[in-house]
Amino acid sequence: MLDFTATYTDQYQLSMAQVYFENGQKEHSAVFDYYFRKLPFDGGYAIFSGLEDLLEILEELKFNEEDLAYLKDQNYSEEFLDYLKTFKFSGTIMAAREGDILFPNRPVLQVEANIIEAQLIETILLNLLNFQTLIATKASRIRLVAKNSILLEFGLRRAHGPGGYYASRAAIVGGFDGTSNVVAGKNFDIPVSGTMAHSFIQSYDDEITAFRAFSQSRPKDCVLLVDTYDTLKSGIPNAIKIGKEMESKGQKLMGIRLDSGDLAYLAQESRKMLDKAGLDYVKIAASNQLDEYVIKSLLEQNAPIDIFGVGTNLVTGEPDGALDGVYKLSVSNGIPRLKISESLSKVTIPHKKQVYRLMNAKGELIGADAITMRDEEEVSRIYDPQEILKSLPVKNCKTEALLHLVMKNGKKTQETRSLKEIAAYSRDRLEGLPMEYKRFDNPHIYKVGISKALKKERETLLKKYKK
Ligand SMILES: Nc1ncnc2c1ncn2[C@@H]1O[C@H](COP(=O)(O)OP(=O)(O)OP(=O)(O)O)[C@@H](O)[C@H]1O
Ligand SMILES: O=P(O)(O)OC[C@H]1O[C@H](OP(=O)(O)OP(=O)(O)O)[C@H](O)[C@@H]1O
Ligand SMILES: O=C(O)c1cccnc1
Repeated sequence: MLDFTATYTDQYQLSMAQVYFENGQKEHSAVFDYYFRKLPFDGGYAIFSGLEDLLEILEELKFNEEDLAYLKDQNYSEEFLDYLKTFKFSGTIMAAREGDILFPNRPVLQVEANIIEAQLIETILLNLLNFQTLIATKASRIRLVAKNSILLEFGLRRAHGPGGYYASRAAIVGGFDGTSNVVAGKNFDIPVSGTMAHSFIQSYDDEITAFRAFSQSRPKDCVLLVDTYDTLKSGIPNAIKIGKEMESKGQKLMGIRLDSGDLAYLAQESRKMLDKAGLDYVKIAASNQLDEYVIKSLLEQNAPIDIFGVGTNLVTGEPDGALDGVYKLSVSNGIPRLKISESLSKVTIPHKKQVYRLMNAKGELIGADAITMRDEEEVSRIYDPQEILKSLPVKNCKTEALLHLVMKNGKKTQETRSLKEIAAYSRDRLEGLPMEYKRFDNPHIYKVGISKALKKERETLLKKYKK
């Protein structure tokens, strides 16, 4: 875990908190919803990631002495600073399971806490969940096209600063097999692997000497980078020589890596040469600005690539800079609240809520989630929250509640799930989603509807606030 303290927030959270404090509102309760409005990558789903990190950080979140000294210089009142000395998040959180498939405009998580605590954690919550969810979603798109190929995340050097740390974790949630990022590997128990850089080859007088030195030092995980000078005339012939030398010592060359040129052509030619030399077990790895579209194209060209190393386009969430997740107040001190907007899509949904996934009698997804009041027993029809004339009967559907209690009084209520478990869960959930929601071009739009009771509540509040 990186070292976070409660100043990992925006200044306005502290200003508002001081006002609440001074006005005797520090025990006022609040409910906030976390959700996003637009799916990234013009895709049909998103993958929830970052929850375990958030919960672990919230359990420990406090202002340390340095924070308090700094805030003292920022003109916060003595009384408020005294309060911050013992600040601790003691709220309750209901959330989707990490790794689950998500859709826009439905709560992914709900925070119930006193207004100051709920407000002070907004920024860190959005910061962690928006980023990891974006990257896990990108990773899962890459996994979808890569099928059973090995996927390695290579992005730390091109990531947005230390964000690369969490990008490596999110890549695993989305279906990657490993990372080159050593600290993420150590802290999140992710398999770490890697090959070699061009500089390594360049630093020797010739390619074969570089290959030989590496193979002698790292015989168990030797993947030779073959494109520094000429892939087919030098790199592959030299790799074959090293492969044979290793065989004579009872060792096996693990692989070669292609990092430039026409990857499909070079992989095909390399495969032929390796096979002809009896090195059919040597794997072919490829890298160089890969993304889901390039990998799809390479596999359609029957490129015999076993391992894809993906960096920049994955860890920066290219071409989407961010997930637009927001944190909106839905109940204040017991009173349901609404945020009005010209556009109905931005009008919030009041009340404590639950979200249900809807399935047919066989347990297959029908392509809709229902948002209800938290304690509603049964839903017979759901209504489009934006186009109020659209509705869907769901009376006979099976339901699965999606928001679970994950934190109570500031303490996690469940054992930390390993990254492996989260990734396996995510894979299962995605498998259950029909292909039409997963295709890249014009995916089917998954429906999200509100119950009749919630619709009525929202309309009543809309009328009240419009007055
Ligand atoms: N057969 C292929 N089909 C589709 N895309 C490919 C294929 N081969 C390579 N690519 C992709 O095309 C892009 C090629 O970019 P670019 O021309 O900069 O590559 P390069 O070979 O590294 O160039 P340079 O030799 O200047 O380093 C990369 O994103 C690469 O992954
Ligand atoms: O293209 P990406 O998806 O971001 O994958 C990571 C890239 O980073 C490395 O290149 P770099 O030029 O930084 O170092 P190198 O000299 O070791 O190739 C590697 O060879 C990949 O090309
Ligand atoms: O191990 C590798 O081949 C590697 C690691 C980081 C970036 N590019 C390549």
